[in-house]
Amino acid sequence: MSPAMANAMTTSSCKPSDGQLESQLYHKGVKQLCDNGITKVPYKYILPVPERPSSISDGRSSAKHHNLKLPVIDFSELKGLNRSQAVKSLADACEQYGFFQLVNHGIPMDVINNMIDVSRRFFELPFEERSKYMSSDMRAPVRYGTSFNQSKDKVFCWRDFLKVMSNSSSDVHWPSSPIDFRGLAATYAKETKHLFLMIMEAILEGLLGTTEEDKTKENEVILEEFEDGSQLMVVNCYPPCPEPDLTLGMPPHSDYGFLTLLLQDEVEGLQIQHNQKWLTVEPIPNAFVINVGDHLEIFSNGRYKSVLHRVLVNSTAYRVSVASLHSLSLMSMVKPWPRLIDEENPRRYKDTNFATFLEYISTREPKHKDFLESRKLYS
Ligand SMILES: O=C(O)CCC(=O)C(=O)O
Ligand SMILES: [Fe+2]
Repeated sequence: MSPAMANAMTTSSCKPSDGQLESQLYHKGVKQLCDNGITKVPYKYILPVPERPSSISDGRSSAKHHNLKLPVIDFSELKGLNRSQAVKSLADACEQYGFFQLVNHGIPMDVINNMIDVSRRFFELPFEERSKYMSSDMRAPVRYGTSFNQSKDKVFCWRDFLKVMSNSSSDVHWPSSPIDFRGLAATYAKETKHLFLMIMEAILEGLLGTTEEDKTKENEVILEEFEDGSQLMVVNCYPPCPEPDLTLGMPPHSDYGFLTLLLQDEVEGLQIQHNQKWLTVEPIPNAFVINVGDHLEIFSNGRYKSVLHRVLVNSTAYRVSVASLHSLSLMSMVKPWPRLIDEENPRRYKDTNFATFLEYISTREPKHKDFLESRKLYS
């Protein structure tokens, strides 16, 4: 399709006429739209006014330019004499924000830079190469796609993605190009998994304690389960958008796992909802943004809450991020941990597993924290 045609059919003010042709174009993703030279946001991506980035009409005041200094956890302190203080800071960050930045995490800088670099190069591949991995099967071990849930989204969002699922029981299916993707991403995945295990160990220490021997054993049993757990790597690409106030890179959502380790490049865009306000997370070079997911909310019986976040786009810069979502193995049940349930804190959530989650999101348009809400025993 010529750039002129792409533009002609995509004015932001009127509804398109040729639905089928357009739909084919949108399903190829926003990178492809941009390569076609689009200068206006197509109708398909235009959010209703209350859901737009600068809207205040949903009662939550928006603070597009209001940056948030998230708690910063220094990972090296978890290894030293100050461990108990660092564990406490981590527990406070999880309880008060559900999000924190992690510095001095020990993953070599070249592993991180290579992952961002090869991710950018993946999205620069010709569409035919990227589209080899397109699939509507949510269980596909490697999946290329666009928007949030492209088979269900009424309004599309300005994001293309590559998702790679690894489960200890199966081989990981990395894309075969760029030629160095497999090696660089496998190293990155191994390093982030190791980091996740160490953070989770400290989080369990904060939640369940360590002083009595049986509690320590309990933590070890849980950690062993995490070693065989699932890891989903999501590589996100947000091309520059001609009218960034009309759409979002990702709509408000929470992540399904225990923790997400997010690597963002230097371009800001991630916002979290804190005290009813949308606040932009300032990128810190070489840091991870880490957030509590739905499974940790369930496991902690609601002490730690998964947090709504969304992504803004902008008109000038490409943004790439790599999210690594960690949980138990796909068949395991996640449930409120028995020792965190008592008379004062009765069980708040139903048991859940990955299959329930997939079933839920494949039957409706996923929004906000709807899945988690569906697991609550009472509100
Ligand atoms: O790109 C980002 O900053 C956030 C990505 C995200 O929320 C996700 O992949 O779940
Ligand atoms: Fe997310």
